[in-house]
Amino acid sequence: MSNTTPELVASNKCFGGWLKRYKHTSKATGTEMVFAIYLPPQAETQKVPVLYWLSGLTCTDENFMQKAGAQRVAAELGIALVAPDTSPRGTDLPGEHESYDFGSGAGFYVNATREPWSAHYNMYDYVTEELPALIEQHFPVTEKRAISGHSMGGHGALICALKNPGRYASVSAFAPITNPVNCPWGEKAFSGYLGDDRESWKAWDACELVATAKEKLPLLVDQGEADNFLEEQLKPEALKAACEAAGHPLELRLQPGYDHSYFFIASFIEDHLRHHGKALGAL
Ligand SMILES: N[C@@H](CCC(=O)N[C@@H](CS)C(=O)NCC(=O)O)C(=O)O
Repeated sequence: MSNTTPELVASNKCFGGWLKRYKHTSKATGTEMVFAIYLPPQAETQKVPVLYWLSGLTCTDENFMQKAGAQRVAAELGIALVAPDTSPRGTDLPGEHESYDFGSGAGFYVNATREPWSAHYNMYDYVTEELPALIEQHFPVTEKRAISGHSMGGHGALICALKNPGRYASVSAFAPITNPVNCPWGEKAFSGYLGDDRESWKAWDACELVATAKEKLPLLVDQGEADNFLEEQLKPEALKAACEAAGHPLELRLQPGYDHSYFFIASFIEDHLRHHGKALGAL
């Protein structure tokens, strides 16, 4: 299947710009994929840089656009926002729809190597290569990119940036799964998508990747201290230790009282947008 021209599914005017949903046929996943793009008002007359947002478990392209409240500041700064889905859809692989943390809604932004997942679960290629190429071909955007995300998507944002020096001007994350090779969500996903060889998992783990990162892109991470998943799944202290050992710049902000929800994201998204805006030269 080849990458097709995106087809408009929905359109809403928002803060002077446009929030649009498109579907297209993806080469990476071999399925139809839906993504959302917010084009700020500046995109009417000039090309704008893009912040990619990777969502967490159970999400589609819609959660971030509906709940984070990012459009007002994106419109002020002149940044486009792009939110892909979190997995291929429309397939029916064994067990694909049985749990919230594996299969549909839980692609983990890796390229699966284990069958039957390897035919479709190539979300890493999709979000780092295919989707940006499609966006840059069909929309009024520059090749300046930033990346952020939440939880599983925070892990995704960190690994996409760490594995691709020069591709992103900046990276940030909310409550990321920092060390998937050492937590139940990551162990389940990686054994399913990548198989039993735990060595091969390390190529998809932010704590492992900072040790060898060629570019020391500063990591901005917000983490709620009242997040139910903090100790078992997210482990910000593991990222802190890995960054300290590697001399990798990390701004880890522990936010008292905040949980794992989009109320937490909405509370700090402005700081992240301004952080990315500065790096993208959008201010
Ligand atoms: N459903 C799971 C948790 C799933 C979850 O918290 N998902 C986060 C990302 S990891 C999310 O963004 N959910 C969708 C939403 O809040 O809109 C549970 O109840 O334990």
